[in-house]
Amino acid sequence: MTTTPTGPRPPVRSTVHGYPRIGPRRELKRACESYWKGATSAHELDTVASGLRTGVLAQLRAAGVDDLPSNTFSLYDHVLDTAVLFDLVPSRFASPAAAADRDEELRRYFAMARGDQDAPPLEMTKWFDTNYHYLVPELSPSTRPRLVGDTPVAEFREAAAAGFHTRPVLLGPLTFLMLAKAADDAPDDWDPLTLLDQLLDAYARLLAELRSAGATEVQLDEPILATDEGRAATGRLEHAYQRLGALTERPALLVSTYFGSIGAPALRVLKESPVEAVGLDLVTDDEAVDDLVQVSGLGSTRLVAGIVDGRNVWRTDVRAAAATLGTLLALADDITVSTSCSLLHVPIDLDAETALPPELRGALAFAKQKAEETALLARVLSEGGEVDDASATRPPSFTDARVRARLDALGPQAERRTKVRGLPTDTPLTTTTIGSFPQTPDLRRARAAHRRGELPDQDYTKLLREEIDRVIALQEDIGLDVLVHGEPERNDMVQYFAEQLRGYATTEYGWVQSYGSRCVRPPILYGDVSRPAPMTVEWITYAQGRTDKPVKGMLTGPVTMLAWSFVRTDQPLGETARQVALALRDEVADLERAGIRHIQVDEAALRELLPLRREHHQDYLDWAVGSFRLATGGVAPTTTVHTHMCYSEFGLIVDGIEALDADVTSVEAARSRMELVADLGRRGYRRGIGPGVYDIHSPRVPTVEEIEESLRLAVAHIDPHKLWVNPDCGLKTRRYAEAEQALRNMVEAARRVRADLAP
Ligand SMILES: CN1c2c(nc(N)[nH]c2=O)NC[C@@H]1CNc1ccc(C(=O)N[C@@H](CCC(=O)N[C@@H](CCC(=O)N[C@@H](CCC(=O)O)C(=O)O)C(=O)O)C(=O)O)cc1
Ligand SMILES: N[C@@H](CCS)C(=O)O
Ligand SMILES: [Zn+2]
Repeated sequence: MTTTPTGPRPPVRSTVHGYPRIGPRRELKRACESYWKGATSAHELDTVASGLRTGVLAQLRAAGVDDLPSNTFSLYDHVLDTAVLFDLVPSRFASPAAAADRDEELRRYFAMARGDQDAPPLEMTKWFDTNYHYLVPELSPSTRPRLVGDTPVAEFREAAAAGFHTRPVLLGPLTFLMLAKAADDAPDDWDPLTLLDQLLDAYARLLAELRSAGATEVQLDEPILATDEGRAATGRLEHAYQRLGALTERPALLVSTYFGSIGAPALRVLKESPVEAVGLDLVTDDEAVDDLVQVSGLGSTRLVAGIVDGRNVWRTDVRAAAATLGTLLALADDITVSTSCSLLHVPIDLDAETALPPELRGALAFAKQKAEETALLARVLSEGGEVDDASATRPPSFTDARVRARLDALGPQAERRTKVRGLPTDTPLTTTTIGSFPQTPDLRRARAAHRRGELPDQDYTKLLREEIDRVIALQEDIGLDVLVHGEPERNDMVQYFAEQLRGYATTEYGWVQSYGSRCVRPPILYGDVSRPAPMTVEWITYAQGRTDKPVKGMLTGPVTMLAWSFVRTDQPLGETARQVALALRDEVADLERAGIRHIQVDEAALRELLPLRREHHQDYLDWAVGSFRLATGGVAPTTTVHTHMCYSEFGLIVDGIEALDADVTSVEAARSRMELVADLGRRGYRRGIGPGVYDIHSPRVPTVEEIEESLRLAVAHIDPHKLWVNPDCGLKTRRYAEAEQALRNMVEAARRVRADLAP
């Protein structure tokens, strides 16, 4: 039992930084996809969106949250929304009739997100170290930021009309500019931050408009301050918030930071600036409290204390959290209890999960429950009193002595391949794909029916085999060199494995937005992990039996299994990764025994999980690389190990990638126009590399000529015998018509470039 302090101070209030946008049954996904197909109107889409926004506010109020955020919704992505709000639209999307009507406005908005036949979309990349993706604004010296939209004001008014006084949430100007990139036509050394003053003018106008609409407080999100680059930008930070703080016509300002501590220098700048409140993440690392002590507390600047984990699904230990908050009462005159970041990254409601084991369920909290936790903590802090021991419920302890003993018995040689082939291949520009082929509505429907027990096992298996037949025949017809089975049996590349591993639980409705309308259901890794039976061998060997060409076995690597799951916090991530790696090592051995000669272990999230600060990189890379090598280190020299990563900014981890000992690495490169290939060439990269030659996230089919151009760029930097030709990720989100034509164009482009190579 703990007694928390009370005193003559403002009552402690509660809030959250943001909430999931997709709706409890992924209503946003269905509404967008139906609009894109032309099946519903702009009005219908806007009506669904409006209902979702009001629903969130009602849910937060019902949870007891005091201060409600607005403008946390987006039809696709909030960074894109910010760019559109300030007229930062690249000229290829502008149209003479821009914004003539809502359809035209939406056409342009979604073209920026998804591309259309005339224009490739904005580059998409990871939002900090999360599995959410944002669209990268393109800016140049001729860009003129100006306020042209009114969404934050309109959503504030919409909420007010529904009876909710809200705090509009905006992406902060520093984070926006630091996440943007220089457009292709900008000079090489041009920095988007050059636009800071012009952008601040536009923010000033927006703040004035929000003030006159009745907003009393606005939240400006500056998560960039948790990165090395952001922490180093104290001069710009000071400039920005001195300027915004000095405005006379403005609401109170809350500068919110998350995804890690921001360091004492940045905190001091914020404390000394004229902003009214600062939000700090007290969960991700333990340094925020030290920072507060170093700056001698926040004094009269209100502390928005992010004590409820916004990124994991474990229940808050309310007793411990109340004790931490109790110590913070000495460091700020006024405190609001909050989440460590927006709740965008967790599923909406645990109440929907009736099939989880009760002892696990009791240890979990999703967005709604986390909102309730902030309200509870605020009450405890304000009113004092005792916190029930039950609130400290921990996940069930699930250890497996056999797994631990096997790991202890493995020597260091288990992690080192005796011979890395590194290639070169016999054929220059070997063509392949990343693994998945389109997940057709028929497949998804059949899987849903099978899950409900309405489709017998043998019928489901027959259907999957027919799909594999089709995928193999198609690849042979297209003329690809190294084939895949197409992953038709997988609902998701992480969930599929989690469903078969001990120590993992999966949810029924625990959807989280990944990008746009695409969602994932991160499984929950709560105990020691082991593999009761082979997971993929049946499908891969079936596929290999249908062709004389090599078929790649396809697995998801340990880092990615962790990155895209909610993971236990009672042991270091590296230890958990080794358990997953051991299970995968067994699967790799089974695939080899079954005669599979190419094995791909996807580490799509290796870069994503890289800590935001350099001082933590090496520790991370040590365990991340070690776990990959543990998974793959047992293969014979004749087996080709592939890996795949869905990003292109890998300058910071290129040594780590080499250390994986994979023979071939495929990476995303299309949206960043092969920038990384030149970089690898300069670095003398030794292994096989498959820079994605077209962007699978867009429905747009690339022409032979543009792929050819990319390949010619690539062969100028990389030995063609080490160059693999592939799309930049799996094809699961595409329709067959798009995928087939794109692959035919890719193979033709490779043929043309090969033909021109010196003999
Ligand atoms: C490669 N990427 C991935 C990331 N994270 C992952 N966990 N997985 C990834 O693959 N992060 C980085 C990128 C992000 N990319 C993507 C790409 C594609 C998706 C995606 O397509 N998501 C699907 C949902 C996938 C899924 O789990 N499908 C299940 C359930 C299907 C379903 O909705 N069933 C319906 C009923 C079906 C019917 O009757 O029609 C239902 O349950 O209601 C399955 O196939 O079984 C999406 O639709 O958003 C995500 C991230
Ligand atoms: N093998 C997976 C990797 C996606 S990152 C796929 O092709 O979908
Ligand atoms: Zn990928």
